[in-house]
Amino acid sequence: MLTMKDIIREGHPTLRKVAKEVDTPLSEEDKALGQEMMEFLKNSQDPEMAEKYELRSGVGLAAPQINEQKRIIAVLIPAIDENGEEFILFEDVMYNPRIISHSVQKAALADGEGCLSIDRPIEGLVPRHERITVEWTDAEGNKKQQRFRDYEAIVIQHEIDHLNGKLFFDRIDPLQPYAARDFKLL
Ligand SMILES: O=CN(O)C[C@@H](CC1CCCC1)C(=O)N1NCCC[C@H]1C(=O)Nc1ccccn1
Ligand code: NI
Repeated sequence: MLTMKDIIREGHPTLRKVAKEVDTPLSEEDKALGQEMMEFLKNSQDPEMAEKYELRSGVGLAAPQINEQKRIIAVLIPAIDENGEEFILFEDVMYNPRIISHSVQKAALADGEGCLSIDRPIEGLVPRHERITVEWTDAEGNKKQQRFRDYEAIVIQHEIDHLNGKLFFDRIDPLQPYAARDFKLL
C-alpha cells in the first residue's frame, strides 16, 4: 500500500515534468496503479488508517506525486449532508483527463491550497476556473465527460496541474497574493 514515503516532495524533478498519456485500452499495470492511488486516498481519509500509517488526508493524488510520469489522477471528495452524515461527492480514477471547456469566471479556496508534495505552508489565493468540463477514460475503459464546479472543480484542476508539472503556488500572484479581485471565494 502507498504511504507518505512514496510521495515525492518539492525539489524532486518529476514534479516539474509533463506526464505522458497512458495507452488505451488500459494496461493491467496502469489499472493497478490507479487502484493503488485511490486506496491511498481512502486510507488517508480513514482516521484509524491515517493514524496507524501516519497519512496526511488527501482528496486527490496525481501519478507524478508517486514518481510515475503518467496522466492518471485519483479524486475522492467527501462531503457532509445536513444531518452531519458523511457521503462521497465524487470518486473516480481519471486516465488522460482533459479540460475541454471552462467558465470565464474564476474561483479560489478562501484558505488557499496545500499539497501533499509540499511540506511547507504557502500563503495566498490560487485562482482557478469556477466551472470546468472534463473528459477522461475511467478504469473500465469508458470515455467519460462531466461538468464540475466550485470545490470539485478546484480539486480536479489542482490534480491536472500536477500532470503538467505545475504546482499550486505557481498560480499565486506574487505581488498581491490575497487580491480577490474578480473571483469567487470558496
Ligand atoms: O495533488 C494532490 N494533493 O497534493 C493533495 C491535496 C489536494 C487538494 C489541495 C487543494 C485542492 C486539492 C490535499 O488533499 N491536501 N493538501 C494538503 C493537505 C491537505 C489536503 C486536503 O485538502 N485534505 C482534505 C481536504 C478535505 C477533506 C479531506 N482531506
Ligand atoms: Ni498536490
